[in-house]
Amino acid sequence: MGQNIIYLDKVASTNDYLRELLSNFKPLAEGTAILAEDQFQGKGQRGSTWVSEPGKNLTTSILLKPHFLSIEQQFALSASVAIAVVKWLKSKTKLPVTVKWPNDIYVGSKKIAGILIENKLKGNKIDASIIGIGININQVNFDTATTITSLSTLTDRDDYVIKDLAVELFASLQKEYNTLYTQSWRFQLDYYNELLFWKGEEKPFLVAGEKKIGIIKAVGIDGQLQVLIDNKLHKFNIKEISHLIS
Ligand SMILES: O=C(O)CCCC[C@@H]1SC[C@@H]2NC(=O)N[C@@H]21
Repeated sequence: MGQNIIYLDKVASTNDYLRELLSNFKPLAEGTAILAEDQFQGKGQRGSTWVSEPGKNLTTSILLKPHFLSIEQQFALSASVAIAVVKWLKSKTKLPVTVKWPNDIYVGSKKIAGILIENKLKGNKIDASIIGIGININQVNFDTATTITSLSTLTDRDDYVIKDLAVELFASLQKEYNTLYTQSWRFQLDYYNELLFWKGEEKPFLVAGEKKIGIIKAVGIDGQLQVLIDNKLHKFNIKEISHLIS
């Protein structure tokens, strides 16, 4: 992964750029990565934006062709990407790194990285997958400093070389992708569950617009979040529940 890296000085969104290459039938090898210096219209999950100071952070999109996965197994890919980012971050900081379901990466109580995966399907299989990853690296000033952090802020360094970090990250992604391909993906699901943010703690959630107190138990093989509310186990899809971090 990352053997073929397309470096861009400035782009609206690396995910969109890669998707356009694909839709123009450009022959691209699996593992091709787009790495942008300045991504000025980054996309986040659920229609949100991903804001990144030019030249400071890692903003990348990687092309995968996980034909061995069906639509029902989309979450397996998402979990293995989250694991790869977590493992790489753990090599940089001793602080606890967790995953806020489905794939926000947190260090302590602050978000450091986000993942946006866009899949192209063929029948019930995944034909192509654009793995968009944004990781805050050298940026230290944020509009919402109470909820966002960066590697620089955590480690008191501001001289990280983004291209070098990207190469390390791609190696981590390759490793987890190989594991996904060769082993039962329950193996990675177990590890993903060990990393779950707020797991086992009584916390507030927003469920259908209503505040509820619940305890996260696990994420199932179907990617649904299992939360104990009023002594009953509920299963949620991404649009049905959100963590209420105030
Ligand atoms: O946390 C999120 O909401 C997901 C953020 C994903 C951001 C990355 S940065 C590189 C890639 N290109 C985009 O437009 N978005 C993803």
